[in-house]
Parts: sequence; structure tokens; C-alpha cells
Amino acid sequence: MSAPTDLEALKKEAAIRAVALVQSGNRVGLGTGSTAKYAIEEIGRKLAAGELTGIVGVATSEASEKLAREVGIPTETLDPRLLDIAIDGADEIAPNLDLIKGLGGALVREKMTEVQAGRLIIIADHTKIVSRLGEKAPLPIEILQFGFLSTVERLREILPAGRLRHTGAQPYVTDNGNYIFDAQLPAEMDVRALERRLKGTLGVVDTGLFLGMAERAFVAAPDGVQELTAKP
Ligand SMILES: O=C[C@H](O)[C@H](O)[C@H](O)COP(=O)(O)O
Repeated sequence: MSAPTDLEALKKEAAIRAVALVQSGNRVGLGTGSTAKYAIEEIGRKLAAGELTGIVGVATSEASEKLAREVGIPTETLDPRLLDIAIDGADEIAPNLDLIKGLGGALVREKMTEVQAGRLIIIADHTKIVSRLGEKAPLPIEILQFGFLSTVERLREILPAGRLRHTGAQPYVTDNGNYIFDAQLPAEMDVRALERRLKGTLGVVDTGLFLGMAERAFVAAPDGVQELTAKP
């Protein structure tokens, strides 16, 4: 059988590798997006086949919650208990496994869920690898609807190139009822200092910077799946 070359097949391959780390009885953070979808489906398949038992999923979006139900994964909402593992996609993966996430709009629930996971495993195709965050993707920043024009003005003082995300003519609304400001990151940027500054900005709920959170990433390319680990 020849190696898969289309992106969907690659995403699925990465997802299957990550789900192999899930053990029976695990509480599992279920990511969001077109790659995480394959992981949810694979967990559902393994449950149906009896290859996994006793899994509880904690979904990071309404869409993932719905998919989990469809494939037979019992779910619970996030509570203070730790999760054994979380599996999710990413929009950009830096060499140290710092991430940009949230182009699918799920960044806040993802961050809240995945910070409680003993292991965060990222799955992606090779197009998500970058040498620095912001190389290809904007940084999504979730902001309150209330006073959003004021928040956008404050954000533009920090990151001048950015715009409010829209769906057609209307601002895009997250599962939490908030808006998203998508900002271009300049080439020279201390992302840790940026994260602190953004989180201290009035009206900001959270950002799509996932720094020091991922334990490993399965990145699928036409010549195979590469396993990347975060260097200490
Ligand atoms: O909000 C969306 C999430 O952060 C996704 O994990 C991210 O956008 C990657 O999605 P996809 O696998 O569809 O490229």
C-alpha cells in the first residue's frame, strides 16, 4: 500500500497514532477541528470494537460534543478533576511545540480543558510546522462582545495588524458568545511576554497561544508520521 498524500489521509494517520496512547478508563480531552475529528472517530471505533472501555470524554466545543455523542463516547463537562490525556489539532507548531490554536474558534474551551490534562498530544499534517509562531497563521484572541470596539483598539496598540473575525457580514461568535480578533504577529516577538500582556488587556478572555503545554506531536507527511517531543 502506498503512503497517503492527501491531507485528510495524513490527518487521520496522525490521529490514529495519538489515540494509540489512550488507555481504558482514561478521561480524555476531545479537541476541536478537522484533525481532532479523526481522533474522536477513532476513540469511538475502538470503544465499539471493545479495544477501549470506560472512556470519558470532555469536549472542547459544541461540535466535538455532538460528534462524541454520535460515535458513542460518554462525555462529561469540565470539572476540577484532571484528565489523563487530551488530543487536539493546532494551527501552527513551533520547534519547541509552542502552538497557535483557535482558527476553528475553540481556543478558550481547549485551553481550559487541556491545561488540566496530564498529557497534551497534538495531531497535524506537515503544513502546520513553522519555524516561529505567526509565520503563517494569525493569532486568535477571544474578546468579550461588550465594549468590543474598545478592546480592539487596546489590542491594536499591541498588535496593529489584525481584524475582527467575521462570518459573512456578521462578527463570528464563539461557543462562549464572544468575538475573536485575529492578529498578525511580527517576526521578532517574545511570545511569553506577549501572552502576559494580552491576558492583562481589559476585554480579552484568552489567546490562542498554547505555550509549554504540548507533550508531543504526531505530524503526518507523505513519507510517514513524525513524532516530535517538547524539549525540556
Ligand atoms: O479552534 C480550533 C482549534 O484550535 C483547532 O485545533 C485548530 O484550529 C486546528 O484545526 P484543524 O485541525 O482543522 O486544522
